[in-house]
Amino acid sequence: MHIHNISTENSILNQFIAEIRDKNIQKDSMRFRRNIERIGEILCYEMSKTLSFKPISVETPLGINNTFLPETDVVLCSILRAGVPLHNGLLNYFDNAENAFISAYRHHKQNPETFEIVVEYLACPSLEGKTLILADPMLATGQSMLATFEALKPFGTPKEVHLISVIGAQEGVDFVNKNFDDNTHLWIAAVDKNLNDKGYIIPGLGDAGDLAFGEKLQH
Ligand SMILES: O=P(O)(O)OC[C@H]1O[C@H](OP(=O)(O)OP(=O)(O)O)[C@H](O)[C@@H]1O
Ligand SMILES: O=c1cc[nH]c(=O)[nH]1
Ligand SMILES: [Mg+2]
Repeated sequence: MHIHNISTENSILNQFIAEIRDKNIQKDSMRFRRNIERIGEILCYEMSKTLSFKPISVETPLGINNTFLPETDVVLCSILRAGVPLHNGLLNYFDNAENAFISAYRHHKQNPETFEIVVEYLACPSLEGKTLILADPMLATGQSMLATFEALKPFGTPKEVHLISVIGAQEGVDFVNKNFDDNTHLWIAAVDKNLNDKGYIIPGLGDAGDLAFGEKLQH
């Protein structure tokens, strides 16, 4: 796997990451969602540099400009719920992309420290020969990313696969590195060292879905 940790170089991205982590700024859920969206824009801009491009000509009012545009069809797939604001950021740049949505949630059994990933909802176009971007802001154990990717397999074989995430735990990065093909790319804005015994990233930011959309009842 090709791992691209974008925050190894200082940039304005640091400010957006600091704000989504800050427990006081998090109280403003609109700012939280907007920052996730902005981070999505930065990550997909970086990712776009690896796409294949084809030459095109643009006619201006005064002449011809020769340039290059991406030549692959892009499918954006986000993992509900927390993936929604990240999806909006990706779609702000890949405005002609097709879109897929998939749900994944942690189902806690009797023991609150053990859970399984449940995939229930899936809406997806054909992925055959296309560029698949699978997005989820949190890469904790990496199990949601793998479970959703497995669920997408009946929709065809993508030409290339890019995982996009905002904050990961080193354990989750290692897990996807081990379980995805070598030619898969991971684009991530920050990698934290630890995962606690409930599967939360430390220091991370807390529960991204709850911060974006409010607390949910366990069922
Ligand atoms: O890498 P993993 O260990 O699988 O954990 C990451 C998953 O946990 C979060 O979703 P959550 O289950 O909290 O659902 P939500 O988006 O509805 O809040 C997050 O958005 C990922 O989907
Ligand atoms: O730290 C974590 C782990 C999973 N999901 C989150 O929202 N946060
Ligand atoms: Mg989720």
